[in-house]
Amino acid sequence: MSILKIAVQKSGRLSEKSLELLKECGIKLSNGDRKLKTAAANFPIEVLFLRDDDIPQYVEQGVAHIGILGENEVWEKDKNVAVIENLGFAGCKMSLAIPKDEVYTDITYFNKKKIATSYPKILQQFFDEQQIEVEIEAIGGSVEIAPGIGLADGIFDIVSTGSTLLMNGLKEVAVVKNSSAVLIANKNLPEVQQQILDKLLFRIKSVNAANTNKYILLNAPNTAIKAISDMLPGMKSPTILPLAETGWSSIHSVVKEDEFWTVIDQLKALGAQGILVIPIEKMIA
Ligand SMILES: Nc1ncnc2c1ncn2[C@@H]1O[C@H](COP(=O)(O)OP(=O)(O)OP(=O)(O)O)[C@@H](O)[C@H]1O
Ligand SMILES: O=P(O)(O)OC[C@H]1O[C@H](OP(=O)(O)OP(=O)(O)O)[C@H](O)[C@@H]1O
Ligand SMILES: [Mg+2]
Repeated sequence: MSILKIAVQKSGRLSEKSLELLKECGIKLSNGDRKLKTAAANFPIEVLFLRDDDIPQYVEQGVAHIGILGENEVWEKDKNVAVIENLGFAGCKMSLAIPKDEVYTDITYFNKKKIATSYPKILQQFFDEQQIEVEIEAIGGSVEIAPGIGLADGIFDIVSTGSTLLMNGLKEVAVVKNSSAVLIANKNLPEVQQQILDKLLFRIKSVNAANTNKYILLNAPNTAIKAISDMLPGMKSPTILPLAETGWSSIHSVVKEDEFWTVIDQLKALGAQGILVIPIEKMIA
């Protein structure tokens, strides 16, 4: 069958963003309530709604051709799948934490300590590399409660804002890995599915580029055009249009969102005025 099957999380932290990404890629899905499988109306894709833990296994077996999940689950499940794109959402840390009143020295603090986690494989690998012996207590969830009920000395879990740690009287002492949502694929995709995936990937990259870049317009004295163009190279080169007022031009370009605030001060110092920053809908190089 010439359809690409994509596994996404049924409900949880990744579900909404995963479906939003497909929507931004122009893929129309019928919102069949509680259906665990749905086909798109305008793209040869079928979405399977699964527990995120099961996605690596299904993709390895080829039951789903591709899947969206946190890279943390990919590492933990350690299946034979290819990570093909970083999707840039659900960013989080995987950290070690201990009761807040404990004195932490360095990673050797954990020597012979008992650590509760839902990620025993990642944790064991980390401490093996450190050549530190620990006892790992694998639990399914609510990990942060473990030290408080005498189950473990410390924990290893996902941290984002840190508020769950705080609420449970814990402090983060070491970041082991940084994770975010990724697209994974079966390593032996049939030719037809590979072609559909290439089309989807092209759209995903355009959406992600648009989300991480902004369109910038500004007015500048002609004497500053060279310096500003060097700072804002854009996709090929900036557009420069003369203003009605002599000696001035309008410069249009693209700027990376995370560089924007650094660049803006430099632009102002070069005499730029009337700076407008506009979201980009799609970006195709
Ligand atoms: N606080 C957070 N901030 C950002 N990303 C997070 C956070 N917590 C989890 N994630 C990411 O979202 C993924 C899914 O988290 P969620 O809590 O929904 O998983 P789950 O409880 O294992 O769900 P499931 O029922 O599908 O097994 C995690 O594997 C991680 O990649
Ligand atoms: O640092 P924070 O912003 O507080 O986020 C961290 C918490 O988020 C996740 O749990 P989630 O809320 O998804 O609940 P779950 O354990 O039921 O999956 C994770 O397991 C942590 O407990
Ligand atoms: Mg899960």
